[in-house]
Amino acid sequence: MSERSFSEWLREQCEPEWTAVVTHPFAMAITTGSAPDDGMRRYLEQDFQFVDSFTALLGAAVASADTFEARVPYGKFLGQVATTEEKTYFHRALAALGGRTDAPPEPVTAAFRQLMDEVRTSQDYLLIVAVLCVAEWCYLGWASRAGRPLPESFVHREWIELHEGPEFRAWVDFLRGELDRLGADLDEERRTAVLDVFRLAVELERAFFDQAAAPHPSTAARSWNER
Ligand SMILES: Cc1ncc(CN)c(N)n1
Repeated sequence: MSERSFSEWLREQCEPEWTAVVTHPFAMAITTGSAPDDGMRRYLEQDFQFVDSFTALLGAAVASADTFEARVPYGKFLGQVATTEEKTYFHRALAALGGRTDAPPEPVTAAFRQLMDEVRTSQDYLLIVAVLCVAEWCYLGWASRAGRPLPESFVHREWIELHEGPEFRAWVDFLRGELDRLGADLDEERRTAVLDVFRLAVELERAFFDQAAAPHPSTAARSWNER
């Protein structure tokens, strides 16, 4: 694995998929404010379903972390962002777009929820961090590509603001740091297990944006549901 950090190694193993996520046309359209209302509505309706399992996963990280120092940032993020800012954003944005908070999950959403629910119930802290890290790091990746000024529409602008800036960057650095700390002494089998989860999460992120851009299940999402 040479001198690269474990998190960097994981990310590199997932190219070109990773770059496809952080430069995805739908994400880039959010950064310029050109993602159409219909696409944003569809995307946020599905993401609201995603965020429910994601929030549960943050709770599992509090419970399964191996140090007190690690539990604290998860608890802080849960209280300050996931259950407050992000939640009110969803309600306001979906109201503005005529969307609903109870949309039936698309296949990719169901597959993502299944992955999060599996690692949550496993209580395997390293696998939990792997999924959280993909979700937050790749969102930082696309959101930090936004030019200035940010889009006028709050639906686009606030979604970008929630996923970039010094605090979000520090949160991603913390998640990467946890992977690096725990990944330092892994044997081959365990490293592969983490990579499998990391890679699946990256593939799902891509399919999630694909679904928002074109409202029918991608081939990839279909095959995950048949796993
Ligand atoms: C699908 C997905 N992935 C990641 C994030 C970032 N929290 C999100 N809101 N939605």
